[in-house]
Amino acid sequence: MAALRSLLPCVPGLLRPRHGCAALRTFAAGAKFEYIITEKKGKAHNVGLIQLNRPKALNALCKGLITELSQALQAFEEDRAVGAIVLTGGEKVFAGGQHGSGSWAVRGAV
Ligand SMILES: C=CC(=O)SCCNC(=O)CCNC(=O)[C@H](O)C(C)(C)COP(=O)(O)OP(=O)(O)OC[C@H]1O[C@@H](n2cnc3c(N)ncnc32)[C@H](O)[C@@H]1OP(=O)(O)O
Repeated sequence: MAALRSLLPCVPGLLRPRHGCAALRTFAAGAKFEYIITEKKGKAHNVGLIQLNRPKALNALCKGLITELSQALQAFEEDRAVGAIVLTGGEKVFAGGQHGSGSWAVRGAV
C-alpha cells in the first residue's frame, strides 16, 4: 500500500498528512470527499474501496483528487482491519490522466 502511494505525483506537503492531522480525522469520521468515494467492503469490512469520482472531467488527476486519494490510502493503510485496497475509476475510463496540460504538480495551480 505504501508502494501505491509512492507512485502518486509529488505534491510537496500534501501527500503525506501527519498522523492525527485534520484531514485524517475528517476521513475517519466518515465525511465525504469531493473527488473520490470510499467504502469498506467484505463480510469483515476488510477491503478498502476507493473509486475516483470526478466524472465531469473523466477523473482527470487534479491536485484535489490526488490529495484526497493520498489521504484515503493512508487512512486505509493505518486501519488494522483493512487487508486489501481496491482502486477503481469510472464506467467510461479509469482516469483522463493528468489534469490539463503542463505540470500542475509543480505550479500548484489547479
Ligand atoms: C502524467 C501524464 C499524463 O497523464 S499524460 C495524459 C494526459 N491526459 C490526456 O492527454 C487525455 C486528455 N483527454 C482526452 O484525450 C479525451 O478527453 C479522452 C480520449 C480521454 C475522452 O474523450 P471523450 O471525447 O470521450 O471525452 P471529452 O474529451 O469530451 O472529455 C469529457 C470531459 O473531460 C475533460 N477531460 C478529459 N481529460 C481531461 C484532462 N486530462 N484534464 C482536464 N479535463 C479533462 C474534458 O475536458 C471534458 O470536459 P468538458 O468540460 O466537457 O469540456
